[in-house]
Amino acid sequence: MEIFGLPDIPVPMLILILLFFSLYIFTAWKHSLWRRLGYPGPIPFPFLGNLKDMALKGVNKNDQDLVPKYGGVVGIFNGTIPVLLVTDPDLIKEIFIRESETFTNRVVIFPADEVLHGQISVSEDEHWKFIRSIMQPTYTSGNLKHILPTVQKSCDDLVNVIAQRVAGGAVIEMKKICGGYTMDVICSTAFGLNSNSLKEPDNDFVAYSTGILTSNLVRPYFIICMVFPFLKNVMGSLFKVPKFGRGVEQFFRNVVSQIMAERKINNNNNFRDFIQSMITAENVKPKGSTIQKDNKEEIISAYQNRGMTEDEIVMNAMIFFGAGYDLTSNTLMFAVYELALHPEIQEKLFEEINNEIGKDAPTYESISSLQYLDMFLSEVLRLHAAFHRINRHTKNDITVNGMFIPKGTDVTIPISALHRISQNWPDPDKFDPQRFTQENKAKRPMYSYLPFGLGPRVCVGMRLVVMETKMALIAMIQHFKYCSCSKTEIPIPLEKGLLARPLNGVYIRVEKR
Ligand code: HEM
Repeated sequence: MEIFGLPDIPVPMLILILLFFSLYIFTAWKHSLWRRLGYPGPIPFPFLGNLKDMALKGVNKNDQDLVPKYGGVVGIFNGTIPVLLVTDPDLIKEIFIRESETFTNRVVIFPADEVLHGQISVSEDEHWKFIRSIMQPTYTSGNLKHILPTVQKSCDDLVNVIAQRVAGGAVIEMKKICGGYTMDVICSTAFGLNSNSLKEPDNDFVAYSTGILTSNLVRPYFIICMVFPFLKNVMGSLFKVPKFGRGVEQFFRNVVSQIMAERKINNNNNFRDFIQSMITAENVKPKGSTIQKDNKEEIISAYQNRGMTEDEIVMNAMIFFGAGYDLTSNTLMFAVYELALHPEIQEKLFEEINNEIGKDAPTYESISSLQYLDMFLSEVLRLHAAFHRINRHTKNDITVNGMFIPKGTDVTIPISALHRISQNWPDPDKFDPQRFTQENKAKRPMYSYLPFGLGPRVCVGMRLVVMETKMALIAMIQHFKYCSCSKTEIPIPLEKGLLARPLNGVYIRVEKR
């Protein structure tokens, strides 16, 4: 075909060129949204939006550059999905708390099938409320007191394993040690299982749990879903991309059904853990999983009558395994890293522990009396928050504090940037537990520190994490000293994805006290 006297262009080629230009114009129009609304932000790259910077710099570095440059609300694009990075405390409160009925759900960029929709972090609206109501009571203070001796048993194992490695002043890669501990804790406290991961750090529990939490957004499949969200469902049907790493789902299906079968055979109702709550809420007579009702209360009560399905139980058990192992061990690793880099802080912690509890195991009450330990862990979670970002999907057009937020916007709190805003955190990259004295905390606005998120979707495991990390640190500081060595990387390089994970592990020299 000849156009305007140009050489012949084959028809298929012409169609491709037209398609490309149509898509270009479509994405360029999408990318003009924040400019049209007057929200500041970097210029988006054709098609990819601002994904390129995120991929090159990493999510945390990208956000830490954008927030000081553009302020409390920054308009960017993940592909063509409009994203508002919000660090303004008043807006955070309005969106994540007061207007949580509009901002109930997370943004799910990939095609999630019905099974994955049963997982609390992906589930939506009344379905999420139902699942949350069952998982929420897992870590009440009564339950935490009940599991404390079990956690202490893992602390004793932790000390023994380190002691074996330390003879002769060892340099230890901390992920295996910290991961072994957190895996043992989550298995014993949530599932009544002995995973023995401290002693066998390469066992199946550890290997498969590593593949549960997705961190890297910049993968071709995700990028197509973000650039052309309308293709999400088509992509889901065309490519059966596994929800998790190879074999991961099947492994946990087997584990969960085995534990549940054993508990049912033994008819033992004395357990008060996560898996027992699931058994109690289980749908024993399948009544179909789709709930169709108009009224919100009716929908919730229909879910309650239906109970938890097998898929829901497995998916939510996997969140416990994944977060319990991975996120918590990263936090403990970063804590040991900061101990090694700050000998004076380490000695202050030792003195506090020695004065309050000596060489004994802590009680629930004595853990709370260790104020400097609390300040130390808070500072670890500020500088090394497990998630660099948390988000909510905007269900419908809404105006919040005079700001128009269109339906479909991904409202994101860039946690790593929020935790480094210099007005609230002077000299933000410095590790300084003094930021968390009562006096200093009172000087900062609420919602300037959110390691566990906020509002109705705040982290379910928060209280367990704080207790088990403090207990591990108490045991580790009571018995050993931690120092940096030639293999300790300063500053520590991180993976570029959504989770704060050290890129090359954490190597620390450990000595007996
Ligand atoms: C250092 C460890 C951990 C950190 C820093 C952490 C942090 C977070 C954050 C920031 C969120 C998102 C909250 C929001 O969107 O507002 C979250 C959600 C969640 N966390 Fe954690 N978490 C940790 C460990 C755990 C553990 C051990 C468990 C379970 C035993 C757990 C269970 C959950 C669940 C179920 C959700 C989803 C809640 C919902 O959607 O309703 N987390 N966590």
